[in-house]
Amino acid sequence: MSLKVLPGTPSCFVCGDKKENSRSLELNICWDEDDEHTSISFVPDGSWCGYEGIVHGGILAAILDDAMAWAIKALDDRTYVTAKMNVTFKRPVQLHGHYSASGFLDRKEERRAYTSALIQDEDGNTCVEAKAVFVLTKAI
Ligand SMILES: CCCCCCCCCCCC(=O)SCCNC(=O)CCNC(=O)[C@H](O)C(C)(C)COP(=O)(O)OP(=O)(O)OC[C@H]1O[C@@H](n2cnc3c(N)ncnc32)[C@H](O)[C@@H]1OP(=O)(O)O
Repeated sequence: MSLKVLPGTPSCFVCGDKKENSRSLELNICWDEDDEHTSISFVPDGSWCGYEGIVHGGILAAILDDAMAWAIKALDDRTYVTAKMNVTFKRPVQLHGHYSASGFLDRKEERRAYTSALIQDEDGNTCVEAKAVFVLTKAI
């Protein structure tokens, strides 16, 4: 497995840095060059939770959104935005656990990019799954 760290976007809530965005989760987005998917490792702290000890689903959706956006970006340098995302929460993601998110570009059709993503715990159990449609912007 050959992993390279992607540059991130300094202002991003997920992959930015706290100098540009004080609320950023500051996660590194890695790209697996062999299997062509993103990989984001994380250990949630208490500020990520909704119910005590359980990570907020909106935070998990944001991580999956980035995992998929960067999977597109790694293969196509143009700008795509999330148009539709479907998220399935299968197991709770726990405070202080060790997790990994992976994002995949499944296919492209005209301006649309179809993607998928998942979050797994350190035993390989799938906790969250997502599917999304991104659309190539006319201009940003
Ligand atoms: C620096 C590096 C950082 C790179 C990494 C960045 C990391 C950050 C990741 C964050 C990603 C986000 O959260 S982005 C932020 C959240 N998303 C947004 O704000 C997007 C808001 N929505 C929009 O701006 C717009 O609705 C668009 C652009 C999605 C579509 O508008 P449009 O450009 O007028 O296009 P339109 O003609 O309507 O549609 C074009 C084609 O897409 C299809 N399409 C449109 N919407 C949908 C939809 N919801 N689901 C399915 N398909 C759709 C249409 O059927 C059509 O297909 P056909 O007729 O061509 O077949």
